[in-house]
Amino acid sequence: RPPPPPPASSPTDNGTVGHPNGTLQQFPHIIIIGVRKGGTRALIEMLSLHSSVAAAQNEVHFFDWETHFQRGLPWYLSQMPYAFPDQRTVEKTPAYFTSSKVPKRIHQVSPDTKLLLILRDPTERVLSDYTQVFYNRLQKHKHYQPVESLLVKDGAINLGYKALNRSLYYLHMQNWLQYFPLENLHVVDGDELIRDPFPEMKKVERFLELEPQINASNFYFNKTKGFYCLRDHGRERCLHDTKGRAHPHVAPDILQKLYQFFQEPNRKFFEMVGRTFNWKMNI
Ligand SMILES: Nc1ncnc2c1ncn2[C@@H]1O[C@H](COP(=O)(O)OS(=O)(=O)O)[C@@H](OP(=O)(O)O)[C@H]1O
Repeated sequence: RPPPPPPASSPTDNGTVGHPNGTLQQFPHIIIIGVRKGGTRALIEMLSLHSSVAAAQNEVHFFDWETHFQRGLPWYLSQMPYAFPDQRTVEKTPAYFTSSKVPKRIHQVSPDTKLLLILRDPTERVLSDYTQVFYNRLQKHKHYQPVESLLVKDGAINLGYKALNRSLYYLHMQNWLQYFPLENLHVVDGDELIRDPFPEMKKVERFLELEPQINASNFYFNKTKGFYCLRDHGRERCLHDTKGRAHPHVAPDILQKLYQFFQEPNRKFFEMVGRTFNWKMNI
């Protein structure tokens, strides 16, 4: 279905913003809450293959940034795509997962929101996080530290390194489970989404109770990129070059330390969600 035209909007009784062609800007039924570098862009793009999904283009940062939150719900809705009434709106802001004030805020507005969380091997995620900051600093001609000096301090894992904290999934998950039951939240295996996206997307479709529509033929492996790309009504596209960058080399003894460091937090997370993931424990 072609995207609705940019509208001259008018607020309706229930707070949603309507357009004469019958489309609405509505509170998202689905929020991709994270995790940063988990594969959130790939997930929202793949979900957009479904004709019943209308996705916000940009990261909205409404519930985590005070300046945005102070603007209130009408502002949030104004950031949403125009969707037909039978479509579900989705937005993704990867920083929501690790921001402790967000679960309560989303719950207060809409406790039925379906949450999608995409996670990757925590060590891999830290290296991806480092790579992102590395490139951002490089672009701004700023100094960057070698990854190993951030990961380890005085011979031990450096707990002060923020990227490590973001990979302590159980810590953040605790906050969400205070407000949302596990049934409202589906964890997407980000490593599997990279390896073979179709089965992971079928699980997402089922969780969201969407009519089965996403097909194996919607995905093809691009050897040059080294990742799956999307095929949508014959149009082929890969994610941006900033997605799928090479990670820095890390000395094996430091990698081993990292794997060990994450063992206990991972176990706690598995227990919390009642399932396991194939995350590395050893070199
Ligand atoms: N199909 C496909 N194509 C390209 N990249 C893919 C794909 N599926 C998942 N990924 C992985 O997504 C990682 C980026 O995650 P996010 O989009 O969540 O990053 S961000 O937090 O929004 O910056 C990105 O991390 P890096 O590999 O570190 O760049 C990718 O590994």
